[in-house]
Amino acid sequence: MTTQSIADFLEELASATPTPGGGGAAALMGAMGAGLIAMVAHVTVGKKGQDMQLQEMEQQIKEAGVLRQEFTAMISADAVAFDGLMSAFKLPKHSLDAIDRRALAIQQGYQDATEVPLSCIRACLHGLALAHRSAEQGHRNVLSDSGVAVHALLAALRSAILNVQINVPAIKDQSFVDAALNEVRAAEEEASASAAMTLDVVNARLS
Ligand SMILES: Nc1nc(=O)c2c([nH]1)NC[C@@H]1CN(c3ccc(C(=O)N[C@@H](CCC(=O)O)C(=O)O)cc3)C=[N+]21
Repeated sequence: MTTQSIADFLEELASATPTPGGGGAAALMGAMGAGLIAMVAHVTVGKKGQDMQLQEMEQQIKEAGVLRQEFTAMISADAVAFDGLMSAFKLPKHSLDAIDRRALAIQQGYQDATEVPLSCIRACLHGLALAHRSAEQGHRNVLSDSGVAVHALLAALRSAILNVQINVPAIKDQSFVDAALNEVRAAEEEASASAAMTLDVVNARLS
């Protein structure tokens, strides 16, 4: 999955098979955001002089690298989780015992298919904080790329939120649902404020 070419991934995304789906697409958007932040830092380090803070740029490269790896792993993890849910639905219903086992597997499947987008949301919040540092301290030539990273990470976060929202109505563990929805609400608030602030920085430095 994660060693595929972009063209092959998009072909599979477009096909009628359930994975990769919107969950994997969200993770890929996040990976692009993280990749762009690292690119901005690499370019900035490559420019001589000014008051560029080498340590900060090296730190951004490191954090963005870890994030990109996490997002990339989520592309596969989301496919595994959603395929697991699809398989649970196909379990037999030939006895009361089998029906119980199937119901349990479906519940586990929905929880797994919710945990991956929740991880994606957390990684996006970290990515958005990093994008703010990137927009403030990155080289002006690549300022737009810090902005593109913001858009990619916000799209990834909101996409992951949609995946949580479509899955939770099927989950019977109310404390799990409440925790997930509370986290989603807080994340949307933090992300929209953070993105707006960073896009203001981008616009201010552009003009
Ligand atoms: N973590 C997570 N990742 C997702 O990608 C994700 C998700 N949660 N939650 C729900 C949505 C919706 N989604 C579907 C994609 C294709 C079919 C699909 O192709 N279904 C076929 C056949 C499925 C089969 O049986 O193989 C059908 O219904 O006819 C269904 C549903 C992915 N989502």
